[in-house]
Parts: sequence; C-alpha cells; structure tokens
Amino acid sequence: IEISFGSTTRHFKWAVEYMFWSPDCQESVVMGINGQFPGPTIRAQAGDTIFVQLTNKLHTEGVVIHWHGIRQRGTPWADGTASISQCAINPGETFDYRFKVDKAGTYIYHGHFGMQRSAGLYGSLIVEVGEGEKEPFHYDGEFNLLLSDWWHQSVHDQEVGLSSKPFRWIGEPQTLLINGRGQFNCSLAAHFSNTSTNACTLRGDEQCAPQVLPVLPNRTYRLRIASITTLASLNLAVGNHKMVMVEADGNYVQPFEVEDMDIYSGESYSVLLTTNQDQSKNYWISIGVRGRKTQTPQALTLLNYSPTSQSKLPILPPPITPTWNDYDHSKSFSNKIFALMGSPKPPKNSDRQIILLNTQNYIDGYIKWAINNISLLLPSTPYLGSIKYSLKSAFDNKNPPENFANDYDVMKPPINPNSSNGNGVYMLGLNITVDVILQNANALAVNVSEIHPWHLHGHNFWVLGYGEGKFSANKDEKKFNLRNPPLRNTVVIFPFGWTALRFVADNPGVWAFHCHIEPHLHMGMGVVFAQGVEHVNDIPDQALACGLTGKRFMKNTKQN
Ligand SMILES: O=C1O[C@H]([C@@H](O)CO)C(O)=C1O
Repeated sequence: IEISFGSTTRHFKWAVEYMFWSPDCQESVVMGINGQFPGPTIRAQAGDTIFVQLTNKLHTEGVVIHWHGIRQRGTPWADGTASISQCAINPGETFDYRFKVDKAGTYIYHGHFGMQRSAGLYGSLIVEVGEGEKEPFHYDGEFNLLLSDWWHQSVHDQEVGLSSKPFRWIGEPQTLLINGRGQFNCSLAAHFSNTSTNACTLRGDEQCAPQVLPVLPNRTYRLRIASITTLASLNLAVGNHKMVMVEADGNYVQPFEVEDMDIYSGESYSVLLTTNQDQSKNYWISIGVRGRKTQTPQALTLLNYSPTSQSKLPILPPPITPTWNDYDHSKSFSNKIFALMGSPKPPKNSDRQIILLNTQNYIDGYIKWAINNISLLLPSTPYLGSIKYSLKSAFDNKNPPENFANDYDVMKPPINPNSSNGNGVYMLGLNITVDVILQNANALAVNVSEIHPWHLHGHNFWVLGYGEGKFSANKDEKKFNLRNPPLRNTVVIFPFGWTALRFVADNPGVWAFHCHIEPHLHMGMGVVFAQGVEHVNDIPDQALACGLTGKRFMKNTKQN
C-alpha cells in the first residue's frame, strides 16, 4: 500500500532490454523500455510521487536511470547515477525508484551508466501543475518533441574507440531523431534539395515515420522540446511560424518571441505556437546541427493544419538551420533568456567560488577531457555510501583544485597537455551559496574550442552571465545579472568563453556536475559535489549493495 498525503503515487513497472528497432528506417540494436523506444512518457502532477520498479533485462550489463531535472530532495539515492548515488542494477535485479516531482515542467529521464544513454535509453517526464494551480500562460493543446541523434555504429564500438590508442572519435551522427524517429536513407523534403537524396515513401506506420503534429487553425499550442542528444547541439524552427519561449528546464522564463531556437543536450524548453497561418497548407518543423561542422541532414516533421491532408507537403523548403559556427546567433538567443518576473532571486553574495577550467588532454597517450587538469574516473563504490559511512579508501580524498594557474592561456592548446585521473569530490558546506565559473579553453588542436552543455544534478542554478576569453573576477563579477537570472539545470559554455552560475547547496546528497555530451563525460569531463551527506538517512540497502549477499554485508557495516 502506498501512503501519500494529498497526492498521487504513479506506479510503473519497467523492463530495460536491448531490442531490434529502426529509428531511422535502418535496423539497429537499441535499448528500449517495455518494448518501446524512446521509453514510455511519464506524465504526473506537481506533488505526485513517481514509483518506477526498474528491472534490468540486459543479461550482461548493469543499468540505472537518471531523472534529469528532478531535484530528488530527500531521496538522493534515487538520482540514478551509477557510482555516485547507487550501485548499477545487476542483470535480473529490480530497483525501486521512488521520488517526488515537486515542480511542474518538461523533463527527461535517461541512462547514466557507461554510454547507455547513447544506446537509446531515454524518454520524457512531464510534470503538470498541481491540482488547482495554473501555468502563467494559456494554451489549447500541447505536443512533446524529444530530440536526439543516432549513430549506426554500436555504442560498444563507440566506447571502445574513445578508450583506445590511437583514439577513434565517434564522428557525427547519421541521423537526427524527433521522438525517436528519423529518416536516414530518404528525405521528406528531397524535391527541394539539389542532392541525390531519395524522397521518402513512408506509409506512416513505420518505426521511422515522422510523428506529424495535427493542429486546428487559430489555436495556441505548447510545444515541449527537450534534447537528449549524445553530441549534437540543435536548432529548431517551424516554417512560417514564430514561437514564444515560456519555460526552460522546468522554470518559467520572461516570454520572448523567436523565429528559431538553439537547444543543447540536457536542456528543455516550452514554446507557444499560434496556428495563424493558411489552413490549406502544412508547415515544416525542422531541426539541424549547430556548433560542429557536420554532414548530418536536418530532421523533419510536419505541422498539419486541419482539414489539410497529412500527405500534403509544404510548398516552401524547410527552414534553413543557421550556419554551424554562427555563435553570435546562439549567444543572442541565450542572452534573451531571463527568469519570469516574480521568480526566486539568487542570494546577493556567494560563500565560495569554484573555477573549473575545461581542457582536452592526454593521459598516457589516451585522449581525455579534464577539469582543472583532472579527468573524472568514477570509483566502484557509490560516493553516497562511501561518504555516509566514511569509507575513506573508496576514493581519492584530496579536495580537487578550486582554480587553475593564473598564467594559463585559454586561447592556446595546453602547454603541458598531460593530465591525470582523479575521483575527488568538492565537499560543500550545507546551505552555502556556491559560484561556479565554467571556463572554456582551446582543445588539443590549435584554434579549436567546442561547445559544452554542463548539467547539475539535484539543483537548479542561476545563470549569472556569459563572457568571452578568460574570466576576470575584478571585471566580470560586476556584470553578473543578479536581478532576473534564469534558473536552469543545464547551461552551455561557448567556445573560448566562460559561463558563471550560482546555486545554494541545500540538498543533502552527492551530485554529479558534468558535460552532457556523452562521449565527453565518458572521457572524464565532470566533477562531483557532496553536501550534508551526514543528514541523509534511510538510504535503501538496495542502493548501496547489489544482490542478497550485498544486502547481507550492508547490514553488518551500517552501524559504523
Ligand atoms: O572529444 C572530442 O574529440 C574529438 C577531437 O577533438 C579529437 O579527435 C572531438 O571532436 C571531440 O569533441
């Protein structure tokens, strides 16, 4: 029996397994949930408890699921990060994820062990406002667009390539997917292009057939748009329609109008779209790659006006995605995002400032990413347990560096390209206010600096500002936006730039903070924050021990 006070428990039984699927009209092996790809969409109301009993049917791999954007207040063991909040769930075992969704918004869930997210382990988690509450905007209907990128090379091959010497980069995706659907060998817009692409002949019931958005004229629709890409930064546009941005990562923003929007891996937005165009036509919805020079074609679907037939293609070509390296366009979009009036404001001052330099490095000739010259290598014992029970030998107990050398030139490749592995943790005093400055730099190759979307678990943070080149405390802190900075859980650092964010360490637990590009995290691009772990009680045995023997050993050590 579930006991809950004034709210509902939503109970799901999920099995994760590999299956054959054709996300882009070409058969692949994907990781599915209950035979579906993407996994089932969870819909709940703010205040509800989600209870997912997750069974691992993978035979030879552990698994976990992270509830991206959900803060897990009081349930840090349900964050679903292998080695951080729990042991990976062994094949054949079932783990109970039970947590509260306390904030309406558009969220995602996904694998957080190895590179399983890239194998297709993801889905949507949508939280509506609680009973009797209202969104601060009106809409007549809504659609959910979960964006991802897809490779034909298996994730195992990708992972081995990244950990090999010589290094083998995963390259650019073959296909972009909208709700797990894309077209590799054909295009819906073939007749507009001057290449030899075939036109798609889809019946509509294929796994790769686009999910069309049927709309009525003169209505307002909410599009919930989330990106769970492995690598790609995306731009989305709807032909002939403007969009009004209203939500970012589960937080309301001051509404503003856009013709197209950028979205980085790990981010979510809601936009309002008014169907005020000619109802005898259909319109393209297009997504294309930004920030990397790519050959990957756009993903397309249709906004289908009633009573026009779904099979009628738009008369104009799909919207053109801005040039991959038009960073001014991206920055201008990011700089328009402010918190909705009346949103919580950041504390005026911070108690601690941590500067995190992002560099590409070598360790013994293997290519890695490092933060203040340390590349994250996760320990085998989950930090939540090793910190709670003071198992000091479980990881490296040195505090990782708070800064980098003063004379480091972020515009040039590292002078000493070598770094080392570490699994140290930033121990944050409970309830302190922390500023993090994410400092981008030149990668190993000359004149190369990449986009990195950073995601924080267990918290939202305020984005205080973005800047070019090296962050200067004297000059740049004065320009922090403390008036209406947006709350987010993911934020981008632009090439050769920095991003400043502030959060309050008010959620006892151990939390990952990392680049959301899957291969970059795999190559070490992340850090770990711990706070108030002594206040975390009742960690389920299941989170820290695996199998009955594990549970048995847990009972013996718990008294410590
Ligand atoms: O991590 C990365 O490695 C490659 C390249 O830098 C080395 O081949 C690339 O494009 C990345 O984003």
